[in-house]
Amino acid sequence: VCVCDLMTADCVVSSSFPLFVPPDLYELLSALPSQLQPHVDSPDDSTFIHNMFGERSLHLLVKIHERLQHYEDRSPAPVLESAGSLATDSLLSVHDTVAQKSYDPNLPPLPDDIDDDEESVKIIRLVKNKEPLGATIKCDEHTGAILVARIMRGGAADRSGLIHVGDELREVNGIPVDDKKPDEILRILAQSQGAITFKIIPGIKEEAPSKEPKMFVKTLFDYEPAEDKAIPCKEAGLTFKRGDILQIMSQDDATWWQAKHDSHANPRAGLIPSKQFQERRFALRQPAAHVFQAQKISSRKSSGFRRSFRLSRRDKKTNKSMYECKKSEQYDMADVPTYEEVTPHCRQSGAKHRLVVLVGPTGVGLNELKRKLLISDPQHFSVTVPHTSRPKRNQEIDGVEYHFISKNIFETDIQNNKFVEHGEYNGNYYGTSLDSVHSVLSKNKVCLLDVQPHMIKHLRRAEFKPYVVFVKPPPIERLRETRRNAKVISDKDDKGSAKPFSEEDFLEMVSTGQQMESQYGHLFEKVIVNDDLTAAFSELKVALKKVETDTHWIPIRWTHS
Ligand SMILES: Nc1ncnc2c1ncn2[C@@H]1O[C@H](COP(=O)(O)OP(=O)(O)OP(=O)(O)O)[C@@H](O)[C@H]1O
Repeated sequence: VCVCDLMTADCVVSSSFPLFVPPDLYELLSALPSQLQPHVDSPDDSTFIHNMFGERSLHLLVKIHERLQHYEDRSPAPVLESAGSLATDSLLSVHDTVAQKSYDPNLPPLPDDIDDDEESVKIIRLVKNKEPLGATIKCDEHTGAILVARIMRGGAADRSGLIHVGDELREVNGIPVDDKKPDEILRILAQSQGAITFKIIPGIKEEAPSKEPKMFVKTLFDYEPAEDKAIPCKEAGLTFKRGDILQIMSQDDATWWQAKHDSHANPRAGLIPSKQFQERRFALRQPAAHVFQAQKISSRKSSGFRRSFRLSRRDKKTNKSMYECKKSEQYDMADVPTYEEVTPHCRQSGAKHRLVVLVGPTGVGLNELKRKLLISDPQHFSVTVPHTSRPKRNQEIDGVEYHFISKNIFETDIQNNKFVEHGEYNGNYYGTSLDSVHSVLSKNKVCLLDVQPHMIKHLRRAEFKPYVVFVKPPPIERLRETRRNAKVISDKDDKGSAKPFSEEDFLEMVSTGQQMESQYGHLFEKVIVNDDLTAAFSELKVALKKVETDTHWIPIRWTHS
């Protein structure tokens, strides 16, 4: 059983004593601040007393004193005199006296027979406030001991440095807990007011001092701990939304990592499922649903993702997909969206631009937005010139409308993976080559590319650092309103004739948009709803400007090349 300790703490004092310390002495030390409290008027004095009895050197002194009692006959030391008077004289004056003495050189050598494994207890005193302690406890299934199960990084317990994973909890406010269940202990804690004293047996291994880990991840799914049956402690869980950036604070536990939101001031970490664990249960829970979704979207390719090739948007006669469906398009375990390690990236001036990838359902307005960008700054934005194996027409110029190549060469290029995307239409090949993308980027222009969403993963590499924008349709009633005068290309050849949008076009646009977002949303860096065209365009322009000037999180693997 692993439960949460919802104890709150703001002031932490502690001391560490061997077990043979007379209980009256350390109880006296613990109790003194509260016993003196009624006689103290000013808050400053109260703080002073708390600090005084929490003073580490005083506690060390008592410990030394008790240890020295083992061999006091052999080598009495000045510290012994002072510490001996500690129980009888005024604690304050003794502490002052002792603190000013330099007794180090007079300490006798430690005896050889001292037992390093000697069990010791720690007395920890906490004063409740609203902040959770940030620790969980569990009952050891073999020994029945109550152990500290987890310390949340950055929480009150972690910051105090006094409680560690594996420490055994013996008493709470003097009540022994070794015969109690974790939830009974929780009840005792809940009923306690003000200062709470724990007696703890430190675990065998002291945790190495944790240096602030610097791993950041982008979350690729939504997570709500309250709905997670597997989490050992819901209250310690961290809620996040797909696309949030988290700092991973601990991966000590293979199943439950500790993380905090990069943008939040709260230093305390929360529990999140580890990458491995999330991948495993995602695969166990949803294989059927996922495959179904992948198929559903790929079957919709027939309704057209052809913009870059300037082909027919829809081939109702054959209802045939124009595009190759590679093995990689199908459901692939490596694609299970969990976390992606990221790092901040800012484009250096003069460096190549990031590739701008636009995705969205047919008719949503990708061409329109691209056209507006090109017109707004033709020196800055550019598009690729597609390849085709169809014969050149009279008015066409090779390298302007298309690069015209033979069927054989096209097929060889396909074999050699030279295309970002390619398809066949009316017996001719059409495609966008990787070289055509490089060609735009090497002119130091921003390359605008629209692709089918399943192609994004092939473009996610260091050389392109793609910035993926999803253009999303607005709700159907807004589509009806805004597209009243719009025309959609509806012919079956590439001459292009236009007709008004039908209700079916709108329905398809909305549902394809939803499917794309649910299946590929983790790959989108920006979502723009194309409701009012002018607003959508300026939102896109601002976002693209920021890509050039601001720092963005990018996958760390893009920086390793
Ligand atoms: N926000 C908008 N408001 C009104 N009309 C729009 C808006 N966005 C696009 N349109 C119009 O909708 C029609 C289809 O747009 P566009 O051709 O850009 O879509 P597309 O996503 O590129 O489609 P395709 O898949 O056919 O290439 C065009 O007439 C365009 O002017």
